[in-house]
Amino acid sequence: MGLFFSSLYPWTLALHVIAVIAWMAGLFYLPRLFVYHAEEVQKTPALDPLFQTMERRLLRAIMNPAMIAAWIFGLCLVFTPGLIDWSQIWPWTKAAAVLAMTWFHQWLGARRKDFAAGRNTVTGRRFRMMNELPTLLLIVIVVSVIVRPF
Ligand code: HEM
Repeated sequence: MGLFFSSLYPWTLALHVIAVIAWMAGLFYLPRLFVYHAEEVQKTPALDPLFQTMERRLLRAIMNPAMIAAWIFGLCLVFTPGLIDWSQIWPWTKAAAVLAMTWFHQWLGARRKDFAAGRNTVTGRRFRMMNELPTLLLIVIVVSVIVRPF
């Protein structure tokens, strides 16, 4: 099994990075859409269905498949022999940040359902603040996995 994952390593890593880029693009864009959805629809209610369609398609067509692919290829890398030394700290900081990123994805999914049901209570300002979270997590993940300072 280990030999199998080792032989696939360059492809697994490439597919992991591609999936992560697509996932991150959605994690940055969807909260931005929510900011405008929360603020602009109060002034122009006719925009509501357009925002709902954009949010649903972004989540279903791009973000959900990209997150699943990032997890599948990331776990293949975890099972590739010799890549991770669990006695170091960086795999744990990366794992914690990835779990937080996955929680953020689920949080956005729940907010999309709220918008679709017409019961959103989160303000544009709060969405702007939440928009910083994926940036912070991205920095923790990339520094953990590439600089490996710990
Ligand atoms: C979804 C769950 C994830 C798992 C299980 C996972 C696991 C892994 C593993 C085991 C590696 C190989 C490390 C090595 O080359 O020694 C890796 C590489 C990498 N991961 Fe992830 N990862 C996940 C999500 C992410 C996310 C969300 C990001 C970025 C935001 C990310 C960015 C990277 C990068 C940039 C590399 C390449 C590092 C290099 O080759 O130098 N990963 N990942």
